[in-house]
Amino acid sequence: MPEIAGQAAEERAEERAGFAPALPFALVSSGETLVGKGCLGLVAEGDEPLGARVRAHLAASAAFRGPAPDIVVGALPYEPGAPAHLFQPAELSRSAGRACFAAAFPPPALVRPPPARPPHMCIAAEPPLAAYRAAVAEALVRMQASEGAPMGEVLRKIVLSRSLRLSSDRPIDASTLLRALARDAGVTAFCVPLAGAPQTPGRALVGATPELLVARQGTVVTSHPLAGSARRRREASADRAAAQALLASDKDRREHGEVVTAILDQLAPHCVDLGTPVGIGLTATASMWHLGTRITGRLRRTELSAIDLAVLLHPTPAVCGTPRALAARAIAELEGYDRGFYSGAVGWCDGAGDGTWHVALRCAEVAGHEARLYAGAGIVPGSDPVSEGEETSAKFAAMLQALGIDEDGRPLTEDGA
Ligand SMILES: C=C(O[C@H]1C=CC=C(C(=O)O)[C@@H]1O)C(=O)O
Repeated sequence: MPEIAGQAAEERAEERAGFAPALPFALVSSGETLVGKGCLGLVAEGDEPLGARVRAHLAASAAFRGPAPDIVVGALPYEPGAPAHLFQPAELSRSAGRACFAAAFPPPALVRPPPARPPHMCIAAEPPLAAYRAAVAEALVRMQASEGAPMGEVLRKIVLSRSLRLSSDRPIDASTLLRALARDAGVTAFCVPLAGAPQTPGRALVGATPELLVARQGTVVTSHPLAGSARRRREASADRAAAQALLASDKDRREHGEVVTAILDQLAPHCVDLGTPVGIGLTATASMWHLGTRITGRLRRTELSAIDLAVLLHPTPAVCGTPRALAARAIAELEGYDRGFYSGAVGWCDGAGDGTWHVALRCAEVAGHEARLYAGAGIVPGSDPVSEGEETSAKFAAMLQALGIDEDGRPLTEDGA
């Protein structure tokens, strides 16, 4: 599978030049669905801030192209300096609820007959679970060692991820995955067609995120950070108990507090009426409980677009840690791989500066017969390496279920076991 970082500039330029999305861009949620087809042009790479390049792209398009969707869609990478993948779709549809989703992604029975046998898939954990646990243990050692350091140098949180590399004897269909993921009313399912080598058409980032990085509508700014997690249980009373234990957990509240404080601090210079009207609460997906806090404010200056805000906030301590620079360094050393677009952001920004950016979680990069899945967990003093490993397994469940396999690549039975 093509890697994003480390990729030669010429190779990337060639892939970008040939970018002709085989799939629509889609953000699907019970609140709103947005589907963008085709591509009128990619937002240029360059040294200018991303928000300025987006504005320049849309202004030039309005001047030279005439009527065209006044919007860019795409993905921001985890690594703040790495190239973003943003493009202007040729056609755009939006609907309240999921109405425009079914039209863009018709059920497979209408497209082709179902396969006679399920595909055969192999999975390799990268890093292996034992190595992930060791990395968590090392993160805890580093946090403890920093305890006596001056304020600002004490490591309070590091988010560590791991990945599963999957190969199938059939091409992996991103549309099928998206349809399966979109059944969960607690997530925003997404599909971002990516540029790729000609031999891997259909390369895409596909996922189901529960976390809103930032939305801007007029002057109103909203964010809904999540951190602190528990696996959902099949049996109702056990599930309720898991949620209540999460809400009461000091470790998870600290993990969560880091994210809320960081976002409030970043937004404070730019907003009035900034606050957390409801306070900390529970958010549910089909497979996970999370601690979540809705943050709202009103912009002081309307020049700040949704993409400016996303760049300002990213990476939050939901995907990186605190202090940001120290956590980012620890992640680079302890994870040892490039996250690509995982834990970056997916979304859109229009010519008025409005837009929505979701944290790119519970996702996989799919290309041809291969997919790479990612999941991470926030580590704070008091975290346990085995539990954090289990948490990442729980977070893989949504994507693995959509693929129809378990973490060892075995086909799931009818009841999803
Ligand atoms: C980094 C991930 O989740 C983040 C978002 C919600 C809860 C998290 C947690 O409890 O650790 C993570 O901060 C992921 O799903 O890969």
